[in-house]
Amino acid sequence: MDPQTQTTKLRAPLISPEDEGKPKSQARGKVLEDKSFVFDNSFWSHNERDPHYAPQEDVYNCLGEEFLDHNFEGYHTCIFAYGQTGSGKSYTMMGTPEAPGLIPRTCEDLFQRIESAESPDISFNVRVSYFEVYNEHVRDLLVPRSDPPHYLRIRESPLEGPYVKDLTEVTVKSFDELMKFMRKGDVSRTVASTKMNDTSSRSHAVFTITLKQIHHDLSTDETTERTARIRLVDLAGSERAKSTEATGQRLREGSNINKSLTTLGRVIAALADPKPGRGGKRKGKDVVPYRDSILTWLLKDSLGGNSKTAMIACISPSDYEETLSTLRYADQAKRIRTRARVNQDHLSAAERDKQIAEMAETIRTLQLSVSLAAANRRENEMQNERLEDYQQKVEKLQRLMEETKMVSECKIRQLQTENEALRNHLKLALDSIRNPIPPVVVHKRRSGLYSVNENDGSPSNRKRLSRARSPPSDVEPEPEPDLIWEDEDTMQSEASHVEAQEMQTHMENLLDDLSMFKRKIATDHERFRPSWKPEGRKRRRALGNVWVNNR
Ligand SMILES: Nc1ncnc2c1ncn2[C@@H]1O[C@H](COP(=O)(O)OP(=O)(O)OP(=O)(O)O)[C@@H](O)[C@H]1O
Repeated sequence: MDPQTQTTKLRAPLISPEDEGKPKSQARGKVLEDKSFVFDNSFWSHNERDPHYAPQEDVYNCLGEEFLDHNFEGYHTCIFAYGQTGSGKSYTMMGTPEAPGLIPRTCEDLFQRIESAESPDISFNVRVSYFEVYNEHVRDLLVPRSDPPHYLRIRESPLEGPYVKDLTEVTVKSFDELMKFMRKGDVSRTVASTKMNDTSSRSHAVFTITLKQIHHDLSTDETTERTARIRLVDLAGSERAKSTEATGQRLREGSNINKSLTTLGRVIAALADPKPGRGGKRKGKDVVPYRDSILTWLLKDSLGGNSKTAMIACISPSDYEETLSTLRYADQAKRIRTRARVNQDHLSAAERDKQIAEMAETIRTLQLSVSLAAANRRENEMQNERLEDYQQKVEKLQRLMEETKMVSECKIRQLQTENEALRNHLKLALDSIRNPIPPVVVHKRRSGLYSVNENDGSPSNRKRLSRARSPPSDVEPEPEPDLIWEDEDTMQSEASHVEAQEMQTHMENLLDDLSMFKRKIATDHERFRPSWKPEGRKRRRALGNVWVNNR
C-alpha cells in the first residue's frame, strides 16, 4: 500500500515450480496475477515497525474527522467496514482500549466539538441506538439479551425510509455516557470463536448517533434545526465455509452472513453501474435489490440515498481470492454516487408555536386514548378474572353433583337389594302361615327306648311296634307292660299352640322389620329427592353417614 499514491497492490502467490515458465494455457493450476487498485485512502497497519504503518489515529484523521465535519453541516453519513473474517473490521471500527477505533474517536470528537461550540443560541441533542442483524433478524443491543431472543420488526415510512420499530434510542449528554451504552451493546453482540478469529462477529452491528443542532436567532425569533445521522457499521466477516471449517450453527450463521453480503455486493454493483432504462435514465427503484436482505434494506438510504458514505475494505494477507474479492467490492463501491443533502429546517416563531400547539394537542388526544385503553384493559382483566373464577366454581359444582349422583345411585341399589330380601322373607313367612307343618305327636312311654320317630300311630306302625315289642316265640312272653298312652288330641293342640305362638313372635318381628324398612325408605326418599342443591359437600357427607349407618 502506498500512502502517497493511495494505491493498493495485491501480489499474486508464487506459482508452483512445475508451472513455472509455462504459458498460461498450459499451466496446471490457475495462474494468478498481481492486481492494483487506487482508493481515496490506503492504510497499511500490519507491522508497527514498518515505515508505512498507519495507526488508528491516521484512519480517524483521514476519514472520521472529515465525516464529522459533514455531520455538523447537517449531512447524514455512514461508514462501514467490509472484509474477510479476521481481517480487522472490528479493530478498525471499535479498536481496543489502548488503540481506540473510529467509533470511539468519532464520539469523543463529537462531544469535544459540542463543548467547544457551546453558545447561548445553539443547543445540541445527541441520541444513540445500537442494533445487530443476526441470521436475518434485528436485535436491540441496548436491551438485555432474552431467551428466546426478542427480534424487532422493520417498517418503512415515506419520510424516514426503512427503520427498526421500537428500537431503543437514548439521549446522551456526555462522551462517558455514550461509551457506557456502546460497551453495553458490545457485550450483548453475538460473537463466537471460529478457526479464523477467536472473537468473530457473527452479526452486522449498526451504531447510530443522531445529532440535532437547534440554532435560535434571538433577533428574528427564528429556529434552524439541523439533523445528522451518523451510522457506523461493523459488518460480519465474509467467509468461505471451507476456510472457516464451520459446521452446524456456525455454518448456518456463515451462510446467512454471506447471503446478506452477497446482496450488499449486488446492491453496490447496481448502484455503481446503473443500467440505463428507457430514455437513458436509471431504471426504476426496484432494480436495486435492497429488500433482498435485512441489512441492505435498513442501509438503503446510506448506500444509495441521502448520505455521504464510506466503505473501509479490510484485507489481511491470508487468501488471494478473498482479498481480491474485497478489493473489487471496494473498487465498485467507489463509483457509487449518493445524493446527500443538508437536513435543515427553518422555523419562524409562529410556525414553531403552531407546531408546539399541534403536538400538545396530539399528545393530549393520545394520553386520553391511552388512559381510556388502560381503563378498558383493567376492566377487561378484572372481568376475565371473574369469569375464570366463575368457570372454576361451575366446574367444581358439576364434579360434586356428579359424585353425589353416583352415591345416591349406589344407595338406591342397596335399598332395592334389601327390599328384595325382606320381600322374600315375608313371602316365606306368609307361606308357612298358610300351609302350616303338621304338628308333631310325641308318644310318651314308660321306658324311653323308642325314638320320637316311632310315634307314628298308623296301624302298620302299630303292628311293627307290637312285633318289635313282642318277645321271641320260644321265650315265655312277659306280661304285657302297662303302656300309658297319652291323649293324642290334647298333645296335638298343645304343640300347635306353641308353634302358633312362635310364629306370631316371628311375624311380629318381621312386621317390626318391615315398618323400620318403610321408615328408612321414606327418609331416604326425602334425602335423595332429585332437586339437589349446590351445597353438595355437606349433602354428600350426610349421604355418606346414611350409607355407613345402613350397612
Ligand atoms: N491493524 C491491526 N493492528 C493490530 N491488530 C489488528 C489489526 N487488525 C486486526 N487486528 C487484530 O486481529 C484480530 C482480528 O481482528 P478483528 O476482530 O478486528 O477482525 P474482524 O474482521 O472484525 O473479524 P470478524 O469478521 O471475524 O469479526 C484481533 O485480535 C485484532 O485485534
